Amino acid sequence: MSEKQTGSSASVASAAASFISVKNVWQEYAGNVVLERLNLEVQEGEFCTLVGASGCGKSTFLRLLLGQERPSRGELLLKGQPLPGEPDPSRGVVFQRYSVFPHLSVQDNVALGLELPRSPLLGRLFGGARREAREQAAALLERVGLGHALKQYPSALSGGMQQRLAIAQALVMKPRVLLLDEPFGALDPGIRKDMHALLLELWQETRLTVFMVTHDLAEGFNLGTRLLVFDKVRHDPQAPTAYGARITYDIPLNADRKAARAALPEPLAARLETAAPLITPAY
Ligand SMILES: Nc1ncnc2c1ncn2[C@@H]1O[C@H](COP(=O)(O)OP(=O)(O)OP(=O)(O)O)[C@@H](O)[C@H]1O
Repeated sequence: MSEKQTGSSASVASAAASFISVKNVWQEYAGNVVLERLNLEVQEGEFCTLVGASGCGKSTFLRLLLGQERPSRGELLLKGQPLPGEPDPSRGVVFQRYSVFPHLSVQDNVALGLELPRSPLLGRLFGGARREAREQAAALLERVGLGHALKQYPSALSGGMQQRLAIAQALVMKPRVLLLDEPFGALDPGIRKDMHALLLELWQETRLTVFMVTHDLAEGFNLGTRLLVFDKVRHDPQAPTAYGARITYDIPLNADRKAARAALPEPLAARLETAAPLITPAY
């Protein structure tokens, strides 16, 4: 077999083994090249932290993974298939500034995620189905340390509690990929530490693949199994928008944690339904 053939069959094999493949992805808005030549293979269960200068396109990359936007060039594959063109239950998302439904209780905010897809017109289930959705929501909220706040309304929650609610909302659909955009950026350091513990626990007991944008390099190193650095390598002072950011460093991290997690077979669904809180909330 020629060298070329070997290389090509190796790349086919690696694409087949990857959970998410990013292939020569570019994103540009009216001549403003934001991302260029992104190539990435991610295995299921990896925890990728994304860092880079402000405005270099990290959130744009998350939107591409979410399916909110299509790349200008290149493709994103989920298990070898083109990523669904719109957000769907395979991907959950948590933003820094979280928008909950203020008129719904904590429990209903999470139950809604189960009710909407099954009753898109009314957004409500009835009878046993509704009870079941609310029970599942309560179990998950218990799990993220909000079991005591089911009946509260979002305006009564602290920032950390709101992010717990955001995480529960993202997880209720049992997504396979969790996208986090600066989720703890607005929280005090002590609360951030609690949230790190919660996130690592949830990740360790699930098969979730995580992509998390952070401005805090220490957070990126601490949480991830892989740190992706976005940066522009080409600059033209005459044409500042001509070139976009690439992934300039791809650093493996926390190999022991990754191995420990891989050894845990139990999936998220089974654990969440036990409703056993693993951490004590700091409120
Ligand atoms: N829909 C859009 N239309 C036009 N330009 C956009 C759009 N979305 C993003 N951009 C531009 O893309 C660039 C990258 O934005 P993005 O928010 O992805 O960066 P970021 O790295 O996440 O920044 P930060 O760290 O400050 O949140 C910015 O210059 C932004 O103005």
